[in-house]
Amino acid sequence: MGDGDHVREIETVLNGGETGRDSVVTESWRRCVDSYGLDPARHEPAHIVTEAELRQHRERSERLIATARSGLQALFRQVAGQRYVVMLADAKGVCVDYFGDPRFEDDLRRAGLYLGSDWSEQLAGTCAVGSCLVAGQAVTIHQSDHFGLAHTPLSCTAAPIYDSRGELTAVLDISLLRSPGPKPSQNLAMSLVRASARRVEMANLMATTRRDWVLRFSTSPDFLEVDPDAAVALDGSGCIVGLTRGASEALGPDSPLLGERVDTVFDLSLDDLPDLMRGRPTEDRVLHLRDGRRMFGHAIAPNTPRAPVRRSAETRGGAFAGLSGGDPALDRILERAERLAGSGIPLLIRGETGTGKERLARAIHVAGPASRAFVTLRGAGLTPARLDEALAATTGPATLFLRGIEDLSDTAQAALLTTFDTRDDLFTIASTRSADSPQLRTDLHFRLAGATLTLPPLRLRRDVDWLIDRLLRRIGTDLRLSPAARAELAGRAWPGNIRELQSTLATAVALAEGAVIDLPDLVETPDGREPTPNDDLEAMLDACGWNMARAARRLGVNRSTVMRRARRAGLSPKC
Ligand SMILES: Nc1ncnc2c1ncn2[C@@H]1O[C@H](COP(=O)(O)OP(=O)(O)OP(=O)(O)O)[C@@H](O)[C@H]1O
Repeated sequence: MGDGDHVREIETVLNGGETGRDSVVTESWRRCVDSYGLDPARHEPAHIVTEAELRQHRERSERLIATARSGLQALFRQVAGQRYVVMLADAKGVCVDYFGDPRFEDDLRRAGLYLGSDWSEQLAGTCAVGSCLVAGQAVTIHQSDHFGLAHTPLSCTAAPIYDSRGELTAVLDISLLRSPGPKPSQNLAMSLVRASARRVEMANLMATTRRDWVLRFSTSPDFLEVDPDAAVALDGSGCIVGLTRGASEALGPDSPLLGERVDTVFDLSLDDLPDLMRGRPTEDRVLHLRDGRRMFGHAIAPNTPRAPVRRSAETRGGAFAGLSGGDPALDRILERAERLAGSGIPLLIRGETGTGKERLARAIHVAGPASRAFVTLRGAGLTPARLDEALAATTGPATLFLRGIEDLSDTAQAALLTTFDTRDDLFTIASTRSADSPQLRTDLHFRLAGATLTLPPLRLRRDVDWLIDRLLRRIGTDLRLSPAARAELAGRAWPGNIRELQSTLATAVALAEGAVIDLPDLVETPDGREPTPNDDLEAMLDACGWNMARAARRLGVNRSTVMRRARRAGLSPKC
């Protein structure tokens, strides 16, 4: 169809004419003109949000992205051979996760089939993501179904993802840059995308209602346990507290099921649920609906309540023991790390050299699911061959610790992306010394940085004394530090952080002549540290308990300079 024909057809529809298009398409065309004032003849390029905006969109969808990831990956594996791209868009229409063939990346980016593209109908006109968000149902927007001429080569199929409260929260889309002519060529795409959205909703319901009963059900006993049609979550009094879209469609398209008691829909009570658990043949687990229908049920008991995260440094045990001596900023980071450890969300650990990034990565690994291998790879010098070799050595699930991702070459970045597309059993933890976002390809950056943990430098920590004692114990010495030596260590700037403190102590132990380590045993390390920026000053003063002399030593300036800077910045101790 030529450009002129496309525009003329839209005019015909707007004038009330019938052209054989699906109603979901023609209604969207009308909205494009009447509500959004769009012009079909204008070649609008793809709308891509800025990197900062994309980060915000992804942060808001962090949990969903993590839950949906393996479903997206499985879908991509099914369709990658036919050159489909898989996208997850948030409720605003912005693509927050993406799987595509890196070989066609430039074309995909230009077409907007990429991370950060904004497919809301108001901006992009009739398109699968935008129209799915408005219609609340699965749609295929094939070639000239698109409103804007720029998008008419594409064929896109999208299905909505509803959260457990029944709100439309995201859209799963698979798209082709170029496709065969007839629209029915996309029927298979439609069933794949619908099935994947259903599985993502199911995984999301399971993840958000761990302390409730979940009753999954299907019209047939086949695949009931592995791929049920729908599910509801039930609280301790038998009320429905969560559901998948399939459940509202099957049980009460016209009634709000949330808050209803389960016995208003099914002929059963909470006491009957144990009979529907795994162990009985699926064909015997019949559910009778109040309206006379029959289905097959699979009940999943609540998980025991999660153990509360231990907050105090004294009581933190397990994998995270020994990482903090009560530094409040570090404790907050460790609490987050404990929560994220089993989530499967890719983690980025940021911090200056020697702040303990690898140590934290190992703790997170140990706190995660058992029987995963731990594979460390350095970003510097990583080659595709080295990556393959390291991963070939692991047969099952593994934690991949990528150390220093700021040093990854372009080829290593491409190889990692390919690996992530083919292996969904890798949990990644990456580390970087760079204070800003490391300069990586955007798609890789988002694959690696699902959540970021930033370790404080030693000069800003308030538990330096604790760390000194811990390191001395690890060196295995009975020597003690003189008060002067301790004060000197507590006051240094430590550009090499814990690693430098460790080696200073080891040298001091070797040099000490008596039972006490004193000032002459503490060798000076060259201070290659950048001057501390002013905004660090308050944190530094807090870390030094507002002892001006100590802060001055850590900053490498004299005491009066610290006092002057603090006065100029209006800083005073918090009581
Ligand atoms: N809590 C701790 N207790 C004792 N030793 C520690 C602690 N944290 C880190 N270390 C030691 O400090 C050194 C540096 O730690 P690590 O290698 O984890 O730092 P890093 O931030 O990954 O460093 P880099 O960025 O230079 O690779 C190691 O020898 C480690 O054993």
